[in-house]
Amino acid sequence: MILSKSRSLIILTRFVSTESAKNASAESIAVDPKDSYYKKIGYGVSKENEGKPEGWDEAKPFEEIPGPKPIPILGNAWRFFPLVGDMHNIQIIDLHTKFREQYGDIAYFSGIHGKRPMVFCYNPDDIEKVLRNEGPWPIRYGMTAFVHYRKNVRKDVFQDVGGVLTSQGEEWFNIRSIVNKILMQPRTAEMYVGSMDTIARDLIDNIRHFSKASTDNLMPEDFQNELYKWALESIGVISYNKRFGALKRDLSKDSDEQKYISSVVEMFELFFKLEVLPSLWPYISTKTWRRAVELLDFLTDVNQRSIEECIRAADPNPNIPDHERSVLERLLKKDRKVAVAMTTDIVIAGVDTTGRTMAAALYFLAKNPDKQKRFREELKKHLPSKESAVTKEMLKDSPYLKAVIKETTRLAPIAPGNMRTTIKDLVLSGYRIPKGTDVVSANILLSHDEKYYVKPKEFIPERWLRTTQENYSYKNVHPFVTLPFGFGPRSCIGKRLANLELEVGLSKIIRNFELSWPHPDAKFGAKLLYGIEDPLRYKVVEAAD
Ligand code: HEM
Repeated sequence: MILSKSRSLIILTRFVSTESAKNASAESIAVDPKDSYYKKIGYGVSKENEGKPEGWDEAKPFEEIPGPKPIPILGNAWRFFPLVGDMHNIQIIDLHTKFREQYGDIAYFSGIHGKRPMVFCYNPDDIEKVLRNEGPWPIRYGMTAFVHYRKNVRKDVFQDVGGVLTSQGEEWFNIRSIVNKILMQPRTAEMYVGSMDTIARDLIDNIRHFSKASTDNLMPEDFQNELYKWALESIGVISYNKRFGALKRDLSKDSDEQKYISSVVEMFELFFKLEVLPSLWPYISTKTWRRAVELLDFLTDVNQRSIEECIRAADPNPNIPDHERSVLERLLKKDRKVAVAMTTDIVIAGVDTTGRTMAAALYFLAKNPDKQKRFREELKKHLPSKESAVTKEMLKDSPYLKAVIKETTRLAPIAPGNMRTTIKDLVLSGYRIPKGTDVVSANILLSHDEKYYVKPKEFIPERWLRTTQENYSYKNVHPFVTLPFGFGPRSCIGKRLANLELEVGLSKIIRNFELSWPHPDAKFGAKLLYGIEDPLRYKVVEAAD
């Protein structure tokens, strides 16, 4: 069924595609995943009942999974059209809420031209089953526009090597094995504590400046941008051993640093349009696609320059231990192509994500003065003065700090859910799911559901403390409900670094300042990444010494 649909798609693609070069080679991406991809992972080749999972025979057929019915020609794309569509301008979370209410624990969504059909999953047992059966090379299909850019548009730079974000199968595994050894070691994160502390001090200076400059001690309208600058500065040091200087107060709008941040943020928004919403980019060069290429070109060029600078500045002394070198230098020793693709991935993935999570953590603390006070009390034990430096020993002994971050990522995970392509047949919620199916989980919905958490909408870091015994304890919750960094061998490779940045940054801010939120509740939402959508006008005053 899927294969025959794909053939008609190939014909349609060839017929429609008239653009060339940067644009029309999008054709390959529209065709390849549907056809050779399914063959490669063996879709449709398994023999009847061979290795079938338990309950397969009794399970209902895949075709019976409920979901919105596509209409001829327009499929389900019309639902996103203005005036007629019931999902026009819909946010991802509202879409999932609607589906869950309408169809239950599982729903099937198909009929968007150029996009593969998906099964949406709202049951933690099903999520667990998918993730535990993902194999050693988990497939997280997507970011096809990014893949296409790397493989076709800028082949000159990436030379057919993607980073872990966009590659699959053995290629992904080979890169990830190299990068894991560098990014996932606790020692790697620890060696950056000092530089993260220095960068957080610059952020503190800026917050103090903004607070003094405002009669109400309010942060400026674009304070989110300040947090992005902090995130870029942090990830720049880790990746390239380089201070971008993004936190300089006189940073111009036209500076490479500011343009870099704006490009990353805009790029995620465009990817939502290209990847999630119906889009013609695989067939013709759309305005959104052209803009994405422009942004990606800029990001690629800045990264290229940073890489060259880092190589020139690297100390050739062979006696310098590995753990004192930047991630790029260490990667370069293993494989130059991987180094180029991966540092680009890291810097792109490291700005919006950590910046938004920091914004949410500060918001929840501002809204919950009792939690903020408890947190500050823990901090004062380790940081006797506002200037005291954060140390790795302190971080190991700060359970409330860790709990604040966990609770923040439960309530405001930047990724509302996760995705895997199944590599074997499974039974989910009583339906047969053939291997090769894209299954999307919506963990954010489950994380906000009182079926799983007591007072789910409230910010209660105590849930994550080992000492919390009663109903609130995380120990009572299904472990696949909340997965802010994903799961398994394909989980977030920046998890340790992101946590380190947040731990150091939050410690410094809350040790120095008292935050409050003198406004109505902030609005949260997601295009591709979830977070606060209102201006971050925290009120910030000096904390007592
Ligand atoms: C609070 C901040 C962050 C959150 C919540 C987050 C979350 C995630 C999630 C949910 C995934 C998908 C995992 C899966 O499929 O199981 C992911 C993947 C990834 N993240 Fe993060 N991330 C964060 C920060 C970062 C940072 C700072 C970096 C850069 C070092 C980074 C780099 C990546 C990369 C490269 C992948 C793809 C991994 C792969 O496919 O092998 N992330 N992240």
